[in-house]
Amino acid sequence: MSSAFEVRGGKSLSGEIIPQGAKNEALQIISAVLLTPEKVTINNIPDILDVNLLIELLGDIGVKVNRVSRAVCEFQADAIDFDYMHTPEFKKKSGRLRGSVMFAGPLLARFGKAYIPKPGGDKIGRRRLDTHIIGFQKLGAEFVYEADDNYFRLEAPAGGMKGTYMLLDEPSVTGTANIVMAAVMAEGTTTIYNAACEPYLQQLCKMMVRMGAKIEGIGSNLLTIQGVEKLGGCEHTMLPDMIEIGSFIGLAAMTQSEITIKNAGIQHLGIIPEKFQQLGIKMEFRGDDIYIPAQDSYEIQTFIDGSILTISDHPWPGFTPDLLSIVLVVATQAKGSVLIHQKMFESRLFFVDKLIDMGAQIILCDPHRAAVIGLNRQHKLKGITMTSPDIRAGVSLLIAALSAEGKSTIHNIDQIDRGYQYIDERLRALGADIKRL
Ligand SMILES: CC(=O)N[C@H]1[C@@H](OP(=O)(O)OP(=O)(O)OC[C@H]2O[C@@H](n3ccc(=O)[nH]c3=O)[C@H](O)[C@@H]2O)O[C@H](CO)[C@@H](O)[C@@H]1O
Ligand SMILES: C=C(OP(=O)(O)O)C(=O)O
Repeated sequence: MSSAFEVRGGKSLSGEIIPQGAKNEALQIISAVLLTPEKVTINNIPDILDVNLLIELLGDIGVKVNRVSRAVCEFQADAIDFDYMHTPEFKKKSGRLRGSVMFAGPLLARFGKAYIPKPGGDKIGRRRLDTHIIGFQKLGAEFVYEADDNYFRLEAPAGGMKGTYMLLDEPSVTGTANIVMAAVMAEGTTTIYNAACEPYLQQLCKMMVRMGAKIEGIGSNLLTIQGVEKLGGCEHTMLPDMIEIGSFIGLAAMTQSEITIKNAGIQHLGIIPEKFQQLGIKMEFRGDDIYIPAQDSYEIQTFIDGSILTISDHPWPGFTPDLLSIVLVVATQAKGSVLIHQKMFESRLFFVDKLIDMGAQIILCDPHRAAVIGLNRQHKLKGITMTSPDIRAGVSLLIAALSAEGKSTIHNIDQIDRGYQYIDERLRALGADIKRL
């Protein structure tokens, strides 16, 4: 696997791009195949490192996997090898991504036991699992935490888990997915308040309803689940990846490119287009496509009273933290100023150092807040050599490099490949000068 991109920036791009299936949805949906011994067919699977690794892990624990094509896969979880889950190989492999944590809910529901090795994913600050574990406990499960290797063992009570009321301490995305999957086969009624309700979760709940689950309140922060005895097979198609779509909107603006994002699933994007419009980026919705014209300049709006705009993250239907790094990089060439406030994660803004090296005007106020003073294209960013610290910072640096004068080299691009399918090929198709080293 190669580990760097070489980019010669400053070129405008043009053309059409089709978003991949959603990564974070895929991680939930692929975990949910463990809920039934019957066949589950999944379409629009993104061909990316994290998802491929999760599919491989399912195969390792005994699930029958038939990859019909890169985008379609059939699963049948009729036998599970629990012993394998204690092996160092399993612990190591599942520690390479975040999604593996979501095997626990369905395994607890169906088999009454589960193990969670320390999950991987981006190193963007503390990422605790308390919400997951407390939710399982409320359903009656007991857990042992082995601090030495950060490993949770979970066990359902004799007679199985029982539905209950719970108020989550925060609307954790993977936590809610895990708890809902654990509750669909618990006895009686489970009510989850302060549930996360991202489109990923709405899709997961709808899939489980097709499998026979009884879930009300989908799309809200109050889910009511009537336990059923078992779930059956189904077919599921992933939505377009809203984070990729936001990344492409940012890319178009920053590189003065005319881009059409095809089949964007606009009704599922929530507040995302509006946040980019607040940066002054023009876009048109044409059917389900988003057309972004080439723009010489885009001007950041102020609040109604004239004060400086703040863009911050918030659980859905607020603005996703996964697009703040993109908004930040796009703001560096806008006209005007904006305060970026990353509330959820503690170490997601440190990559601004590299943008400052490239010539951007940013003041990192503290680990959560960065003030960006847009250059309005008066000064171009300059290409440099840099390393991608996490998936979204990686793509932000890639966007910066594509807009910059001269050559940039981005190392550690596994971070980008984790979540963006064939990104170099797809960017080359739009006219970008990008090479995988
Ligand atoms: C595989 C996957 O789906 N990953 C996503 C998932 O991660 P993940 O499910 O791991 O993230 P969580 O929703 O659990 O929370 C992320 C962080 O935000 C903090 N927090 C969360 C909620 C809140 O109201 N306040 C708050 O401060 C948590 O303490 C935690 O540190 O959701 C994150 C938040 O949208 C996204 O960045 C990740 O891309
Ligand atoms: C933080 C992210 O991913 P993960 O939770 O898999 O680290 C992300 O998708 O932006």
